Amino acid sequence: MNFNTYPDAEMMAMDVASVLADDLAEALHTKDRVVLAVPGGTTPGPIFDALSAADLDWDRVDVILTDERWVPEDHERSNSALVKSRLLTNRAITARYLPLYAPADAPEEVLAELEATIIGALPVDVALLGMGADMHTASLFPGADGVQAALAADASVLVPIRRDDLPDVRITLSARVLDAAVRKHILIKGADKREALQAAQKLPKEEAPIKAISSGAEVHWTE
Ligand SMILES: O=C1O[C@H](COP(=O)(O)O)[C@@H](O)[C@H](O)[C@H]1O
Repeated sequence: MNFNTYPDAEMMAMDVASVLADDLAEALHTKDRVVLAVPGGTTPGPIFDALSAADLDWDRVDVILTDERWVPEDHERSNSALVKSRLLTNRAITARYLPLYAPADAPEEVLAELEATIIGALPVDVALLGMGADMHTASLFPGADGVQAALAADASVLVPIRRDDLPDVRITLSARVLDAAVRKHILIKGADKREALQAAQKLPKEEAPIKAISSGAEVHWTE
């Protein structure tokens, strides 16, 4: 991991958006279509605002989420809602969005069709990943049903995740898909997350799922 420290969240958002735009531009030089994977949660919104203004061939960019909550796309906890309102706007409005959600009671009912679309676009060229203080990334939560399968070397591309204390069922890209991204960026705020990311390196990935994808990543941190 390479650690980048920023004086504040605003500087981090501007710099990370610029780095992501550079990564995408480089990938667009050598490929017809490129894949950008982005997280939900509370941290990436300002980066999406800045990145959406980048001068890129957005119509050749496929945007996917690292993970999604199994709620309709107009739900306040939907990661799609965040991406659609903050990233797929401005110049980025012409990017193609490949959702991890389709209307169904449970992900298993539509998993095959969702997975087929994502497999057709892979590999991920540029991945922006969040992390919780519990060392989860995407929806790879320690102790959750499905996380062992999602961390396996031969994992499916998409894995449903459940844990009793989570308000929603989740669906996540598996660790092997995220880890295979050509460029990986981990975005964290606060001393607790910085310490958690460092502690994770000495723990098994089942206890600290971020460890499964952090090798070779650029870490972007501010207080
Ligand atoms: O649940 C989630 O949380 C993580 C971290 O989010 P944050 O609010 O601490 O920034 C995020 O990476 C993931 O995509 C999201 O579904």
